[in-house]
Amino acid sequence: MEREMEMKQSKFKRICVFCGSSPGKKSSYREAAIELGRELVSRNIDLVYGGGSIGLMGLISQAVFDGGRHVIGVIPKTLMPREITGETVGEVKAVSDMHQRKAEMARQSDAFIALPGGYGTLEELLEVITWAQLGIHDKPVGLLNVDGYYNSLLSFIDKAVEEGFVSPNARHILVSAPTARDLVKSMEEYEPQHERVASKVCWETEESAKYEISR
Ligand SMILES: C/C(=C\CNc1ncnc2c1ncn2[C@@H]1O[C@H](COP(=O)(O)O)[C@@H](O)[C@H]1O)CO
Repeated sequence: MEREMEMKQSKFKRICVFCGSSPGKKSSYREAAIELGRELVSRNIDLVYGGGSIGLMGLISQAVFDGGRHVIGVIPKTLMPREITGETVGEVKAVSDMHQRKAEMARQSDAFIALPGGYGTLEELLEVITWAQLGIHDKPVGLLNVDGYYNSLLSFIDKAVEEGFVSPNARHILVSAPTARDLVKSMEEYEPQHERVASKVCWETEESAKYEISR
């Protein structure tokens, strides 16, 4: 019953998930990707992701696709060959480059979640946090801190606050939790607390996304 209430009340139609193109060494990372996929399905939320079937990207996209929800993979044309990204499930949106990919993923989504990953995942996560801080969007940003994978990143952000490089209000942009269910619940309750220093939305249309990103 409580579960049904949560499903009806979900305010997200589509969530963008950033995650490793590798599976990681621990089975808990792979399990978390599948669990997050199933959590989205149970809440009737569609997936936006980087396309392809490799690593955690493949596991979450397959879980959401198998659960009957829509999956949108946004892939730069250069990464489209199967030998690079594997077989993509669901809808594929081809874009011209990595910058357009991020703008398109952001434009398509109501919120963002990062699973464990490497440089690519970190870069995507930090960019949407930065955009939130600047007021380019006010969509929730969540970190699925599986087995404490992101503890050192969270400590670093706390240090950046202590040292005066991140405002305490901007610290609240990033919502983190150890399980998919708790994370999505916290993101549902998220209210922006930071001051917005800009008000431009850079992905209103595909044309404006191209324009803003290419400037
Ligand atoms: C390593 C190369 C290609 C691997 N294939 C990828 N296909 C699609 N998207 C990718 C790929 N590698 C990285 N990405 C993007 O970065 C994020 C994950 O990067 P990480 O470094 O593994 O964390 C992921 O969200 C994708 O957007 C080229 O030879």
